[in-house]
Amino acid sequence: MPRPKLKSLKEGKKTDLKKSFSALIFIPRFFKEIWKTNKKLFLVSACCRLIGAVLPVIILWIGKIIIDEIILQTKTEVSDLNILWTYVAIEFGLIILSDLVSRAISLTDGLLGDAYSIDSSVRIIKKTNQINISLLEDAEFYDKLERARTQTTGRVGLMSNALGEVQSLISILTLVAGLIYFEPYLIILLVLSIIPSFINEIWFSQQQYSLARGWTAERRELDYLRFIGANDKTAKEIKLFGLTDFVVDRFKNLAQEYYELNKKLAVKRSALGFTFNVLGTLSYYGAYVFIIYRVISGAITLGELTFLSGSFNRLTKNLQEFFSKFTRITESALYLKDYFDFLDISIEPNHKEDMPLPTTIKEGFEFKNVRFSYPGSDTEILKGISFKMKAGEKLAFVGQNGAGKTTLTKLLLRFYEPTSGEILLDGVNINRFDKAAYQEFFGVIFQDFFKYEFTVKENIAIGDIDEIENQEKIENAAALSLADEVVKELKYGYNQQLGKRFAKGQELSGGQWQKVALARAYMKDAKVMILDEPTSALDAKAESEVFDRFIGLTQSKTSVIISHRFSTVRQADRILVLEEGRVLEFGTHQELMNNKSLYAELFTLQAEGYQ
Ligand SMILES: Nc1ncnc2c1ncn2[C@@H]1O[C@H](COP(=O)(O)OP(=O)(O)OP(=O)(O)O)[C@@H](O)[C@H]1O
Repeated sequence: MPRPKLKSLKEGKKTDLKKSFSALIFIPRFFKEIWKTNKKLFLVSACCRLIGAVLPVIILWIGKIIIDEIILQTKTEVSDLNILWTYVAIEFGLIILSDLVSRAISLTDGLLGDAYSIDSSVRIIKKTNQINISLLEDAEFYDKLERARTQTTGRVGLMSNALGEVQSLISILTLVAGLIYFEPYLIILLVLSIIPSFINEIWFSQQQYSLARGWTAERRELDYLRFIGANDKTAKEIKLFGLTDFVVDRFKNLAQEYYELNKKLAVKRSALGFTFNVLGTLSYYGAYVFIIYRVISGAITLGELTFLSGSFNRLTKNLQEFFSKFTRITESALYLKDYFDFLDISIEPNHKEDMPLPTTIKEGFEFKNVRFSYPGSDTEILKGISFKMKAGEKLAFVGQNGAGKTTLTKLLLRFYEPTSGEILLDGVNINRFDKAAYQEFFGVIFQDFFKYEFTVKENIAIGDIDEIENQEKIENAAALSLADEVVKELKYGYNQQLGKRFAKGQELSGGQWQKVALARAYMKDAKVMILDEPTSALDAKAESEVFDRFIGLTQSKTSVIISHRFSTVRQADRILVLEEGRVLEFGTHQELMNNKSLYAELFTLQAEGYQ
């Protein structure tokens, strides 16, 4: 369905003002996290900011004293310049200190920011790992994860802005105290000069955020188009199918719409910003005229004039900065909400009870009338599946694309729970075991296994990462999956970097990758092995060799193999034929051949193809 065009910002999703302010409640928790990241650095930063906050008013004050002293000296006949030079030396010292403090602030901000960025990324990775697979496949949740992950730099900026805001506030308070002390009326002019630009800032950043947020989906599409338009994985197809113009047009049309809306907003913001700044300058000169008048009438000294005009000027700038930073903070705080929402996702306890797992499987697994629909979907994928998988038995799942074979293994692995029915291990519902311990039972290679752009050694060790230094074990696993033949061809052997992303990386063919991935399954002495189309990319010779080894190695092991190749499937002890989420046939190869149903038909069809 084509996306309806957004004609104006008003039609986009808006985030109301209240929502942005309410996001500020996350700031204290945010600071707690930063505090925990590095207490010492945080304290140093806070002290520096405190000094940095009071220095401006002190420097202005010293300036006032110096001018008053100069005037005094010009009026007295016997001049004593010692005091004057002392004040100048103090001012010099303060200016140096001010520079030192501001450098210390950027240094601590940088270091603290880096440390916090590492900590929060680790938190996100760990949390993602605790979350149920079913949730990870949910689009709304995935958005949240994306925002939490990609906003790391935003959070570092927020930290610096929020700390700076506290510093500005203290600075403003000290300057205001100075103004009130000498000329309280100036405060009225100050407020008048600042209110318009404050409203301007708040309103526009609100609009900016609404635009960015309302366009999340489109921006994701833009990223995707940018990705498929310019990367090594799609380049072949894009060139061959002549897709460049198609991708470029699609990108340009979408980007142009966003650009226009953004432009409108930016132009308006600049124009109004300029007008409000003129108002600010006007009120500054109003204050200036007022102070000059007060000096001429003898109410205040020339030194006080410099102090007051300096303070007023600084205050308007500080206040403008304070408000614009404030809006930036409310904006980033909304992203902070996404981050904390993600961290706060409640993790269902990974086990319902703490039944001890059997040390050896005695009877085996039993599926009892298992029905299943994926979360958020009404389509029933498994429609009452019942079968037994005996201990030590090798089962093959067969069926057409989409029949539900992989889904069945996902339930067995407890990535999802059946909608109804149950799965038993030695007569006990698998939900009653500790989930992590239960999953340790399995050695699995998925159809869509991940090609980690690590070294070969690391890619294999992923099957049992604690054994990453056990070269012998890694080489054994490689020999069993025929990955050793792949390694022999590689320049750096087991230390060869795989993939093209990093320097000296070597890309592998589909079948070579499969052999490497298959070695992962041999890394641990799993009680149950699940191989989901492990040999689909292998040539016929390699496939039969791999499978022979698998059979040999898993003599006494309960295992499931999913394959579309009947030469592989026929070697299983029993074969479960699935059709549209139902068990169509179940038995040995011979029994199914005698059945003369779907299995026999498909087997014969494939066998004829090989003749
Ligand atoms: N995460 C998911 N959310 C919703 N539906 C899904 C999900 N994963 C798979 N499905 C649907 O479940 C059905 C069964 O998929 P499954 O992967 O189990 O099939 P399969 O028999 O392994 O197929 P193949 O031989 O193509 O690998 C398909 O219709 C698929 O569209």
